[in-house]
Amino acid sequence: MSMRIGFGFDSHSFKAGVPLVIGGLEIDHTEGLAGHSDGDVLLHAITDALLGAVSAGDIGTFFPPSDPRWKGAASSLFLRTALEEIHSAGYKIVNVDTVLVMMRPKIVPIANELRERVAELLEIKPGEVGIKAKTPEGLNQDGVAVAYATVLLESLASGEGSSKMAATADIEDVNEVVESLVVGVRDTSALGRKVPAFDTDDLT
Ligand SMILES: C[C@@](CO)(OP(=O)(O)O)[C@H](O)COP(=O)(O)OP(=O)(O)OC[C@H]1O[C@@H](n2ccc(N)nc2=O)[C@H](O)[C@@H]1O
Repeated sequence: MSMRIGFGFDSHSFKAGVPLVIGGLEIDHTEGLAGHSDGDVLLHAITDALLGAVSAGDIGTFFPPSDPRWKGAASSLFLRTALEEIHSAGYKIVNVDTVLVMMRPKIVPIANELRERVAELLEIKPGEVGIKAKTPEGLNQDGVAVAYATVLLESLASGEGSSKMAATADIEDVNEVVESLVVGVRDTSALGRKVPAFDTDDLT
């Protein structure tokens, strides 16, 4: 059995007038997180951890912040894509662990709800998701939310991946594959996965 680990990080500034979305949950709070998408710092970190675990690039190479298609997008879409990448590479999740660093809101009262929602999005059990939080003491970053995530993957049992992929394939998946082939292959990761186009204009 082959195993892989992945690590992800993200940060977003708090901003008045937008909903706070963390781990796919809308949380009652005075401010939300600024971002091109819904600003879901936790799902972004987990997405990067998954992509990193199979050497498939990062969230920005798949969904550039400069691309208007992702304006206001639900981050569950990014997570779904990363999940498909790991399945295509022949892996499944063993467990995910995370740390949120933010002054407010307090995470402990909603940690179980977050765990259940993240597990649902990742198609794993709540007991396979860790949600922890830290106050950013001495970091002078009160207006910022930070998330770190690690994932452990193990290889799928023989046949598990293909049936999973067949079950979830739809016309949009097919269109994406065709589009990526037409646009051309720019890079090939260590696992042979195709990494999407990287435009240096996307650097911010
Ligand atoms: C989720 C999205 C949806 O558009 O936007 P936000 O909601 O966070 O704004 C993006 O995918 C969020 O992409 P994210 O990867 O966090 O953005 P950035 O940190 O700006 O990085 C954009 C791209 O530049 C690359 N990059 C960044 C910094 C750097 N010094 N060198 C780099 O090569 C990153 O690897 C990434 O591929």
